[in-house]
Amino acid sequence: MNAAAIPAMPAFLLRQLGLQAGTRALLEGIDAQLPLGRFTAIVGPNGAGKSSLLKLLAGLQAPSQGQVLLHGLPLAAMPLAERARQLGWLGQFAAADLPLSLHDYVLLGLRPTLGSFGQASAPDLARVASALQQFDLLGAQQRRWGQLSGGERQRAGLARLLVQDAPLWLLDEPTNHLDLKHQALLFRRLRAEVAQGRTIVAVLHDLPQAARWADHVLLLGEGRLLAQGAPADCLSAAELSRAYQWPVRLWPDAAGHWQLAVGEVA
Ligand SMILES: Nc1ncnc2c1ncn2[C@@H]1O[C@H](COP(=O)(O)OP(=O)(O)OP(=O)(O)O)[C@@H](O)[C@H]1O
Repeated sequence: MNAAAIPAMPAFLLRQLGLQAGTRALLEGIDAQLPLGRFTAIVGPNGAGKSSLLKLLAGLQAPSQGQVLLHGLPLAAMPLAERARQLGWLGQFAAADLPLSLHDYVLLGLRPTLGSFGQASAPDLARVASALQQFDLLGAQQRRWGQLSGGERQRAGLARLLVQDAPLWLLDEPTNHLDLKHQALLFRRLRAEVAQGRTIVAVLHDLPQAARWADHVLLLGEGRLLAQGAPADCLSAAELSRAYQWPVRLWPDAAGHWQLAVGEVA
């Protein structure tokens, strides 16, 4: 499926979304649309609420106010098994060990379709092998989780998403621990997935990467949505500097490559 052929209807619709921790508002009054079959980047400074928002989209946390609609229906009312089929989640990895090889960790991506006692078929195993290959992990597949580097764990999480094959992916800082080559391979893979109809939402810190690869951006600052839309429309110097409380400018150069200038403040 060609991404350009997909109508830009929302996958997620957020209505007056808020999240409270005690008396503190972590998110407040978020009204947003995240288009179906597109790549949305959530950007903003530390503590802006990006990961909190992603957790609300995944249903890992319930909002204190407002509503998350997925395909027009309240996420809160969706049965857990259906949520697991619809949503692929890549969070931040804890340092803890797991009693699993990398291969078996990726194989667990089949669980939403197999159930707890299902057997992986030959095509399932071929899918695992293909996902391992796509993330350059074939050589490490028999290593135990605790023996993997940060980048290998991150790529294992992405390979598991490919195996799970949920139509929507929610990724919290997916470039974490990845070297330059693996970041480039990741974004090429994400674009290929979107071209086939996958909806991707990713928290990103790198603004030029967000502007280059995402179709749609949500800019957060202090728990509020400051701007949303196409990167060229909503990542203006004024909005960015407001969000980061620091002079920031992002622009495409003559070759169309996004450049970032971070100013000094006296
Ligand atoms: N369970 C919680 N209880 C209280 N405060 C929380 C909780 N979870 C997050 N916070 C606070 O909410 C704010 C937003 O956190 P969040 O992790 O969503 O920010 P972020 O934009 O993803 O930040 P970063 O770029 O640093 O990862 C932070 O100030 C954080 O300390």
